[in-house]
Amino acid sequence: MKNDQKYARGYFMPPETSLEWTKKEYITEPPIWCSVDLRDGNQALVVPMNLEEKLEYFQMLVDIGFKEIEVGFPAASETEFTFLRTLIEQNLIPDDVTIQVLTQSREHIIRKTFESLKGAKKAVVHLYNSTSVAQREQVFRKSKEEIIAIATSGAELLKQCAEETEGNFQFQYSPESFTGTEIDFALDICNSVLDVWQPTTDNPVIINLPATVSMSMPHVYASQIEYMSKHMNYRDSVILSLHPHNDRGTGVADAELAMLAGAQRVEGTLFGNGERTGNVDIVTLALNMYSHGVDPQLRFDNIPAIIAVYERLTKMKVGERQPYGGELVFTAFSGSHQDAIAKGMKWREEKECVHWSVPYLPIDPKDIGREYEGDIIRINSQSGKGGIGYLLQQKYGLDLPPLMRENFGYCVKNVSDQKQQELLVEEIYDIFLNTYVNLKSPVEFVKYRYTDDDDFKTVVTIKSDGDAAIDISGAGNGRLDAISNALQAELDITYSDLVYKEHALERGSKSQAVSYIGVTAADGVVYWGCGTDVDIMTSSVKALFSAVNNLLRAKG
Ligand SMILES: CC(=O)SCCNC(=O)CCNC(=O)[C@H](O)C(C)(C)COP(=O)(O)OP(=O)(O)OC[C@H]1O[C@@H](n2cnc3c(N)ncnc32)[C@H](O)[C@@H]1OP(=O)(O)O
Ligand SMILES: CC(C)C(=O)C(=O)O
Ligand SMILES: [Mg+2]
Repeated sequence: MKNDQKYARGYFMPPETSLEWTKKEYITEPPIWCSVDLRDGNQALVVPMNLEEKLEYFQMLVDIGFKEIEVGFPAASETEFTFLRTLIEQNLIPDDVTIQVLTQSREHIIRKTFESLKGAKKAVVHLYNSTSVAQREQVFRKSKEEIIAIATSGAELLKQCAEETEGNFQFQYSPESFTGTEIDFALDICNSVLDVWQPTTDNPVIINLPATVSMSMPHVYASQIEYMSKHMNYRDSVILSLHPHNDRGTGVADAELAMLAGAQRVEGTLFGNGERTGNVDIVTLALNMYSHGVDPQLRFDNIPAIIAVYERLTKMKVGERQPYGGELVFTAFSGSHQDAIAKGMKWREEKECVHWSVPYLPIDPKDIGREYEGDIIRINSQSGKGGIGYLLQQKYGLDLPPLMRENFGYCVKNVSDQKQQELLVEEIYDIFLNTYVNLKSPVEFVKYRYTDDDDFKTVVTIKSDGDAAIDISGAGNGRLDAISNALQAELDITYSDLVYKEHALERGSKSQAVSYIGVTAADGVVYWGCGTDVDIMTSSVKALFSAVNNLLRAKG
């Protein structure tokens, strides 16, 4: 794809950048968060939210902990206007939450905006006009001076309307399309607006520098923010805000670097809904901080519930790979990852770790309302013994000997491979039961008794497929050995190296004992069986019969 004629970089690197901020390692405190879901997110929906939907979404944002919420563009539509009136008239805005409204720098739109704000205790009024080269030339066809005049005339009118309207208003200005604007022109226009508003430290102005369309790598945007922060007039009385979009897939990186470079506030949306590729995703930003031990001061402790409301109201989908929220982002299918996670979880339990360091899981899924079971380890043909064993242990309390885990791992993997589908833990359990547990064919254990306890002489009643029950007897150096010897003699088989393990069931019926037995056939292959019974010895005998049955089946 030859493109050097068609495309060129459209952003403006500032004349100076210290890159000092690159030495900061992480973000040590959260910015002022402003949700723009109900405005930028809403304006990007196929069908914008209706009044009831906006009210419910607003409540969710409040519950998450947003203290600044851009509730809409009141001059845009009747719904937007009525929504704002409803919030105000029904007193639905908590005292510690400030609503924000967006307006173009056009007289009738500004007046309508203030009309919608009547009775609001406080609000941010957000004025914008576009400043990039492309917008000035193609859309507005105006000189730089004329573009500044659009901004300052709007700023004047905001001041006047605020004086005429009862309420406590804070002003915000955005040079829309900032990233395609010559940096010194962006500075000029912001300073001109600030000259009109005359901010003070008690009454600061928000200057919001949007990556309306993201055009550069993140360090360039951050350098632009650093430059603006250093050279802006009234800096102590300005809250420097970011509004990244995600056109290059770097919205989060843009915001993080720009915060390091001096920004104090971030506008974004849940799961990054917004125009085109979306606004920056606040969930990711906040939980990235959380994963560094910093409290983001937003509550995402029940992400599944938030997703359910989000998807219902926006009719958008949270993708499976969406950071933190996606259905599969804590899931390992692959064997080595599962093995490491299972071992990490065990380590954590054994060492009673406070610090989270489980491999492959950047945060504890439980912290955001995700379950371990069914979420983290899921089984398909890429899976291995570690994960499969972990699931059996977690859900059914079965702690298989390591070699049996391996045997079962291949067994499960083959089933998944043949079916070409994922296996649920219940299906895995069924495979386990059918493959190993209390097998009765070709030879069934009926009962046993000792004829001589000292010599471990035993009589066992067995029943072969289609035959009547018979008694067989044997002796050995232990009870199980005696039974095993009787069986080998009767069935004319030999095996050695009995691997044996038993435990009480950790889940479900705790009165059950579980035994696992592996027998090594003459050709070196190990055959496994499992027995369950209220009596521990009987569970061992059943395990032995199961292992022997597997050997007999394999030998035809
Ligand atoms: C990057 C962003 O997300 S910005 C926010 C964008 N959001 C929205 O636009 C959603 C809500 N918007 C609307 O409902 C409508 O656009 C309205 C009600 C605001 C305005 O509607 P209309 O006046 O009918 O149409 P429209 O938006 O096309 O107006 C374009 C005119 O406004 C001018 N204009 C656009 N933005 C601005 C601005 N911020 N300040 C001043 N003038 C502007 C254009 O240059 C154009 O001028 P022209 O009439 O001289 O050609
Ligand atoms: C209105 C402005 C801030 C905006 O949404 C953008 O530039 O993306
Ligand atoms: Mg935007």
